[in-house]
Amino acid sequence: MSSTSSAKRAVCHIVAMPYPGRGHINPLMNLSNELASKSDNILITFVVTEEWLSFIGSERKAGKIRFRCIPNVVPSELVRASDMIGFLEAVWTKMEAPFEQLLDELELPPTLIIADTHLFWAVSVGNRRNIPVASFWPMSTTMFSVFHHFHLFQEKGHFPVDLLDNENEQVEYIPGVSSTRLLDLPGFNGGIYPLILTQILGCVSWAGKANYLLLPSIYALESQTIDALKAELSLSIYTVGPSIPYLDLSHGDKGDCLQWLDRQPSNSVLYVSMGSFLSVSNVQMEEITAGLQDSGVRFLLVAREGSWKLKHGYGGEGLVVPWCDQLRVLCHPSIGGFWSHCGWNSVKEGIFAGTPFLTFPLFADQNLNSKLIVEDWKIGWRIKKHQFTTRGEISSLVKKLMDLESDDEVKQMRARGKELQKECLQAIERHGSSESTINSFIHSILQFNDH
Ligand SMILES: O=c1ccn([C@@H]2O[C@H](COP(=O)(O)OP(=O)(O)O[C@H]3O[C@H](CO)[C@@H](O)[C@H](O)[C@H]3O)[C@@H](O)[C@H]2O)c(=O)[nH]1
Repeated sequence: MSSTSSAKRAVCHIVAMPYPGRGHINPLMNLSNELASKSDNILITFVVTEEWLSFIGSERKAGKIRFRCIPNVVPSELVRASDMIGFLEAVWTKMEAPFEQLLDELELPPTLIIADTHLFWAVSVGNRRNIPVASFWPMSTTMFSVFHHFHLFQEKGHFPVDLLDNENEQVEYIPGVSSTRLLDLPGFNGGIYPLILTQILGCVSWAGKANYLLLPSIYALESQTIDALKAELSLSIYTVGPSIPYLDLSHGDKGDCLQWLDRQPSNSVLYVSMGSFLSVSNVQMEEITAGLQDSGVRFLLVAREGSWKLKHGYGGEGLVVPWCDQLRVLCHPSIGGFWSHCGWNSVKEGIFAGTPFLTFPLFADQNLNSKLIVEDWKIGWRIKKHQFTTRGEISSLVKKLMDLESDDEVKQMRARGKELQKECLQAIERHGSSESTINSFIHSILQFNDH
């Protein structure tokens, strides 16, 4: 979209409101950067809590994005994982009022709200104020579709269900979604999801009252699911992904991680990450680090303090760091595999980098993402098959994945990873599926703005 062709239009002022979490803020910021860089007529006010502003305030962003913050009305990010239910309750009940107050105080009235689907109240704020709302769903479209069709589980006698008796039961009736084990669906496999399921289903249903649904996916990855949803929902759906920071790949200093990777042979390092805020138990972490060491494979492990015994900068075959620039790391030629907890952003980043996966899902949508990786796209293996994974299982799978001379199964998996990478790159090229979709979304909101 040319910026000059739209130069005489009124400014479209987007207020972007992410859910307060890394896996949600990152993709909405990445999308905001793309929107702002594509049209001179777009100004974006990106709203976060004071605490999140202190984390991301200095990160690179397009010139036409500015931060505004609301007070810290939700528990701190530093303790979020210890009480997810309390955190979610605060997100659902305490953020709306300060958000409305912020809208009242803006010098330029908003012409569009883009809000994370989990902030269901933002749709009603927009509807009350006559401001169009784009609901931003930060996970896979498959996950959205599962929630959207949740009533089918009840109708088919699959919910509620005792998973012990139905371990291998498959679900084949979600439109556009391939056959899926009940075990891989959130809400079915324990954890906190059953407790918050009703509320999440409510959020998904509120999205239907927005003007737009934005999916940070890539059409080629979930085409049947996306087509099926488009056929059912009346709101405008835009597949705008991957919404990862590929525009930033050449920016910033090379930190310790990248310099260490420069010294490793090509395709030799396994990158291991469990996401941005959850940790595994100490016992499991000990088993993971022992398995990695036993494998003899080079690894780069992201682990926060306390839950692991290796020291920062461990040396030998491994490097342990508390945080890294993940997409740049994944795209480094020394990386040959990705052990991932399967957060949706990590999944897309791994695909963008063309790395094969070892999947280690922890909660929420992650089992379903692992299923997409292993069964649908066939670009990885499940490393976590039961509640606890032993060092022996870890070491042998890691060795097998990282052996470049290994059997045809691994070679084929690597080749499929490269094919998906190509599809992902094509989507973001000029006239690619995502690039064109973002352009039509911009066209639509600018037109709306002019009327
Ligand atoms: O050392 C690190 C580790 C992570 N990241 C980034 O942090 C983000 C993490 O996002 P994601 O991979 O999606 O993981 P979570 O933070 O765990 O994401 C939450 O949000 C996602 C989107 O809703 C869900 O899919 C996940 O299940 C949920 O845990 C990604 O952009 C990573 O690049 C880094 O930059 N450096």
